[in-house]
Amino acid sequence: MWRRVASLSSSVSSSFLAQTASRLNTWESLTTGIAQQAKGVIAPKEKTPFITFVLGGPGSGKGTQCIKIVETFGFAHLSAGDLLRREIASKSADGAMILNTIKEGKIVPSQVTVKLIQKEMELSYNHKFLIDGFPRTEENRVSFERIIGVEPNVVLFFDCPEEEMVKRVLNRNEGRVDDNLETIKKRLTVFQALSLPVINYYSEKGKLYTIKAIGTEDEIFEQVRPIFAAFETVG
Ligand SMILES: Nc1ncnc2c1ncn2[C@@H]1O[C@H](COP(=O)(O)OP(=O)(O)OP(=O)(O)O)[C@@H](O)[C@H]1O
Ligand SMILES: Nc1ccn([C@H]2C[C@H](O)[C@@H](COP(=O)(O)O)O2)c(=O)n1
Ligand SMILES: [Mg+2]
Repeated sequence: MWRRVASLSSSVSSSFLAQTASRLNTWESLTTGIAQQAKGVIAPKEKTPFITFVLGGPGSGKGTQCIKIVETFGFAHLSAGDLLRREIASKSADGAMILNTIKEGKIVPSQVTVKLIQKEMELSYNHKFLIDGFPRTEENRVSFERIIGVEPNVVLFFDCPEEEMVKRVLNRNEGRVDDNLETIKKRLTVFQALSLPVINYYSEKGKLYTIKAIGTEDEIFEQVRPIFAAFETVG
């Protein structure tokens, strides 16, 4: 795990081991890595996290490209939207509030989202994270820096025309409560007002990589690939 390997002990339950094993990405297999770490045989792997924020409007293709980045470069994919939808499904204390916020196309309070991301990072054996759909606001950004205490190495921005985003979202067909014209319009307004300032912030910091998010999924990935390939070469 990125931070909490040391807390694993031989008394760790098998269901916890199974859950943790399913999170293993690039490092070790279930039978060797987890079991040996649980027994304290292998020292925890301490690596500086490599963090990529993945930004872009609704339907710009963030999730689609994250899958390809994971396959090619071995990142752990943390989608803020997926984590929030999981909270709704689990009927947690914040579930109803999150559902209403998402239906309205608004942004969930940062503390809630950052805590969910933090938990996933701590549970991961990977040190390379793709944080998809986050930060959506300046408040998100500041909250992440305050709670997690790190800044991103890379910020990807999938720049897509609005009419293409609307078309993709309306065709998505995944049963999402926010995939309807009324909510999409609100999400686009929120994106312009609250998310673009974050994108500009990272542009000024020299961390922003803008991808022209039109064309086929493979064509778009060919713009993404060299960004991560360059970091792999550096080490
Ligand atoms: N290059 C592309 N051309 C056409 N359709 C695409 C392309 N990339 C993704 N799609 C489709 O568009 C829809 C939206 O893509 P995706 O879910 O990746 O967007 P997103 O940026 O993650 O959106 P959201 O912010 O709403 O989660 C999906 O149905 C996906 O299959
Ligand atoms: N940082 C975030 C990310 C997402 N949400 C909420 C609001 C979004 O409309 C919704 C869906 O996210 P997506 O799957 O499109 O990335 O989740 C948020 O409040 N804060
Ligand atoms: Mg998505």
